[in-house]
Amino acid sequence: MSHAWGYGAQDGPEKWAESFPVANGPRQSPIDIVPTQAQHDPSLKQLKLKYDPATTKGILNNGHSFQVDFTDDDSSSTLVGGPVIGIYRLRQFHFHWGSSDDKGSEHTIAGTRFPCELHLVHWNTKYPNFGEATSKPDGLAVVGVFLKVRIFSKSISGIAVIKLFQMMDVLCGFVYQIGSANPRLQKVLDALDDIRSKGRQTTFSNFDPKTLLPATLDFWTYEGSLTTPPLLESVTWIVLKDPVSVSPAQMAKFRSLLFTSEGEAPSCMVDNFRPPQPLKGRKVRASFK
Ligand SMILES: NS(=O)(=O)c1ccc(C(=O)N2CCCN(Cc3ccccc3)CC2)cc1
Ligand SMILES: [Zn+2]
Repeated sequence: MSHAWGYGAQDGPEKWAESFPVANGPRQSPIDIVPTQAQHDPSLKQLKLKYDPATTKGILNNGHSFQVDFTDDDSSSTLVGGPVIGIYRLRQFHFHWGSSDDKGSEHTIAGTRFPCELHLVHWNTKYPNFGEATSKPDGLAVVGVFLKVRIFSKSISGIAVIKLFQMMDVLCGFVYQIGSANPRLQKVLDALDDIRSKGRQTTFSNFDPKTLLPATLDFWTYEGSLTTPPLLESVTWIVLKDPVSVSPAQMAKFRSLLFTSEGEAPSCMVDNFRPPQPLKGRKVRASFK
């Protein structure tokens, strides 16, 4: 297989080891996080994320996901603290998602899969640039955030309604599902109309990724890798415990993207996630009790 890789039967995660042997390495990602087996580490520092919206550079469909890129020629947008030493600069964020709400995340929690997972990619400023950092064992720090579809089943089969329908000799209750759209996500999703195909990019500015994060930054952390080729074992993973919400309609927006370029037979961008990989003796630490 040339270095062309994807998520299909012919070029997907089960085939990546043919071109990227590190796929079978000792610190591959993602993993299944088992909370009862994670060890609380009181020496972990508070995670400090400082993002300047002015560093937002643009939004791109890269054929595997879409990413929002940030200028990283100074330390305006950084991650410090948590499990890392030093200053890591924000490079980009992107997502992984499923074709249905029962899958899509890369990390799982005791086997539970989420419909989507956000990755905020940062690189260690002890190295000259992102490309250099991607090949170093402490080169990258990626914050993972689960997105969870929250459905409110609003039953209006209250007593009053039952009485009413009984009176009308018709008893029923409407259960309708409204998903709680995440307004902070909407600006990103609204830009997807302009980058439907692989290679498309468009302007995207003044966005604060902090608005995509949950209220508390409790996290699990472990030493891992990029979850896409070249699968380099250079990532300190910081996976947040609390998910953020996404609506069914917003999930449909993710699924409206294409893996393919204009002019190619269209292939929906869905199921762009790598399944959990063997832990191989690694310890997962928790920042919380
Ligand atoms: N899912 S994730 O683990 O969070 C993730 C993080 C970063 C990227 C990313 O920006 N990449 C992938 C690999 C690195 N390349 C550069 C490169 C460096 C050395 C040899 C080839 C390509 C840039 C594109 C992708 C996925
Ligand atoms: Zn990712």
